[in-house]
Amino acid sequence: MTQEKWGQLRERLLKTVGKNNYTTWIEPMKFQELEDGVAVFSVPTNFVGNYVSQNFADLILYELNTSGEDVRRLAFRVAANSPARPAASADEADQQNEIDMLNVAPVRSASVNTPLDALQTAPLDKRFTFERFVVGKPNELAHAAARRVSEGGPVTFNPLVLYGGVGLGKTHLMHAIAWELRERQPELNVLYLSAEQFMYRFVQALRERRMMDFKHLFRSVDVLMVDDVQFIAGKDSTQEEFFHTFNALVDQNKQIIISADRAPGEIKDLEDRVKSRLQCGLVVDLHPTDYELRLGILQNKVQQHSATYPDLNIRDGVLEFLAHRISTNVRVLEGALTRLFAFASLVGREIDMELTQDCLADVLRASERKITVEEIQRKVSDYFNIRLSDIIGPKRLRSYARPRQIAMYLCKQLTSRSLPEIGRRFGGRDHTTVMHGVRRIEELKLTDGQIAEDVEMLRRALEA
Ligand SMILES: Nc1ncnc2c1ncn2[C@@H]1O[C@H](COP(=O)(O)OP(=O)(O)OP(=O)(O)O)[C@@H](O)[C@H]1O
Repeated sequence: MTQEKWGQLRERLLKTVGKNNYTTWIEPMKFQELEDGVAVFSVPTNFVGNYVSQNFADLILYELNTSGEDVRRLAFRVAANSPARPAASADEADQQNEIDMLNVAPVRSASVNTPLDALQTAPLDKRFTFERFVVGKPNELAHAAARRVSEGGPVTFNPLVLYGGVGLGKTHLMHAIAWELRERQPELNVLYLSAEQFMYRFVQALRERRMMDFKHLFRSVDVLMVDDVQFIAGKDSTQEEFFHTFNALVDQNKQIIISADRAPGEIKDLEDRVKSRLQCGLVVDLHPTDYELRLGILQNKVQQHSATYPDLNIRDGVLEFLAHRISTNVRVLEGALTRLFAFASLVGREIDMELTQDCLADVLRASERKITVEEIQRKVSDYFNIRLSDIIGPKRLRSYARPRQIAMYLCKQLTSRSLPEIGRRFGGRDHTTVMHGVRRIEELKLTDGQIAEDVEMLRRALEA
């Protein structure tokens, strides 16, 4: 296997395990060699090797094998230059490496036949608790629903579906529910996994003719949580199995919690019967963050950082500035703050406006970009292959009117322009026409999958 191929596989792993797990566990692994079916990786510490082996080895083996490599086992070597293991000389380092590898291979390796129930240990992030989740208007309903489910009382809504854009706290809330349930009712069998892991387990069970084990495992849980369910869209047999698992658990009155990056009705290639099952329970939306929530999150994170950097002072106005300037995605906000603290501690300065602007110049520039009405009109006309003048002009043909309404809708969503202003830029139309257009698209998004997808694609293209 080449380094390049490992690079591609890592990209795939990033999607499966999520950014946090990826940065902590997968990124530090360096591929070294593949020999006799054993893929050898160097890792900075024993701990990383053990953790990866216990939690991600199956997944890595699966990715390697499905990409055409014949790998039966993974082995981990502690890197010679790792600070945790200083070596006096190169020889000694080599020797140490070899010993490490030979000693630990049987423990840290995972065969392709890992028992299916190994899944019970799918890792939960220690930081993703309710205590650390900041509640504001955009997420209060999702938070309240998550809290209710985490009390473990009688199942009142099944499933609970949490949906929303990237980095808005879906995974955080799911982990928080799992932690809380473990605390309150340790006897409950709570299973959290991503939809991709579900698929992988299913494929593995099929391949090894262990479907009975698979069904037994998934039907014996008390609470099932599946993250990023949109992943199974278009994967027919996985959807089918998911559907049966889902029904079996609902019949037994077991709680199911699902997350998705959009409303179930808007997930393309998700079977209608799965969509309708998901819509049977409580579907709640995590809205993009607003200024107050971003500020709250920043204040909360500052408290956490202060434990690591007790001497760092942060000047008034800096957090407000960041909450104004940085995008709705909490992950970006967190990353900015982490960088700020690390930088300030390195240079031994307090965190003031100047340092913030220096240190976060790239992040601030990226979030500076404002989407304009003209840009939206241009993108929409390109997308529907019509002329810009047809979007703005008076023609009422459906083939122009619908794209025009979509463009108006996007202007309302993505710019701060008022309805009369938008109307003016669409050939001097009245604000009631714009309002009608926006409402029409809102309705159609719920009933017409194609329109929902067109709008979503355009939104992504514009925000990219
Ligand atoms: N309300 C909040 N309070 C505190 N931290 C938050 C909040 N919302 C999100 N975060 C943090 O933002 C980061 C991203 O959140 P999370 O991984 O839950 O997002 P997600 O919605 O699952 O996104 P993705 O679809 O990309 O997986 C996490 O570190 C999480 O702790």
